[in-house]
Amino acid sequence: MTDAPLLEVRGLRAGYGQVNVLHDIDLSVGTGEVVVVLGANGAGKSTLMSAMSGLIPHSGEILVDGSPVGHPRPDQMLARGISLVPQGRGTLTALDVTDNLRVGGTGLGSKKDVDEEIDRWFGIFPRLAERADQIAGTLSGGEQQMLAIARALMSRPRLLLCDEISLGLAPLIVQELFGTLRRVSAESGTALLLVEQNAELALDIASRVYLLEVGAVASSGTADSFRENNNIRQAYLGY
Ligand SMILES: Nc1ncnc2c1ncn2[C@@H]1O[C@H](COP(=O)(O)OP(=O)(O)OP(=O)(O)O)[C@@H](O)[C@H]1O
Repeated sequence: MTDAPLLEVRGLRAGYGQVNVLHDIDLSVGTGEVVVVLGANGAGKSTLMSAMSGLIPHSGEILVDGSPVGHPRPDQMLARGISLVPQGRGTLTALDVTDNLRVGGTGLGSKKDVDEEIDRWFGIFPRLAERADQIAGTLSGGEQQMLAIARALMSRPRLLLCDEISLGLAPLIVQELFGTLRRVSAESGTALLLVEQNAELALDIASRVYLLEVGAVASSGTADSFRENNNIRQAYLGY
């Protein structure tokens, strides 16, 4: 047993070419914890998710269960139980719903295990079950986001990184998605790290918050302390 956070980054820096976007980020997510990263457009939230999941190079340290993991590839982070729902719905648009889920479950082992896991997600997202044979690219935006989430969860991750899953979706669909994520997290102990513009919903489901400004952590604390902070409330919740 270790008391170390499931995922921790220390002094994380990352960017594109010569341009550094993230400046010495320190952040952690504990086992089963729900944490949100808030920040304005361009603050570096997606860059942070990409760096933590091995999609872009970084300097500084990434630790899983207290052990530095060097510069892992995304599949190596997945093997450690960390799965990403990328911004813009990470579905394989030419494959049908079932095959998308099958790809997500590649590491599970036997076909029986994969089929059982697909059935589990069809139970959680009945709308996907009704569209099991539909090509993913023809699903509605909300359905594609459900599929992207279910696909990322097919690997039974310990931590799900979600990059702005509410983007471009109707409020009712967003509420449904957040409700499902909250339930899945509570029932299976999956930790969540959510990057969100929708601060209201994110603060409802998260216990801790990091606020990113111009590529650096401007503040962090409990969701309650963020709600009680007048400046943050006005800037991010609009009241
Ligand atoms: N592939 C890229 N190449 C070069 N610069 C990039 C690339 N992706 C992002 N950037 C730049 O990095 C900075 C941070 O962008 P990022 O997408 O991480 O912000 P964000 O907080 O996720 O914003 P948003 O909420 O608008 O999605 C921005 O200035 C952006 O222009």
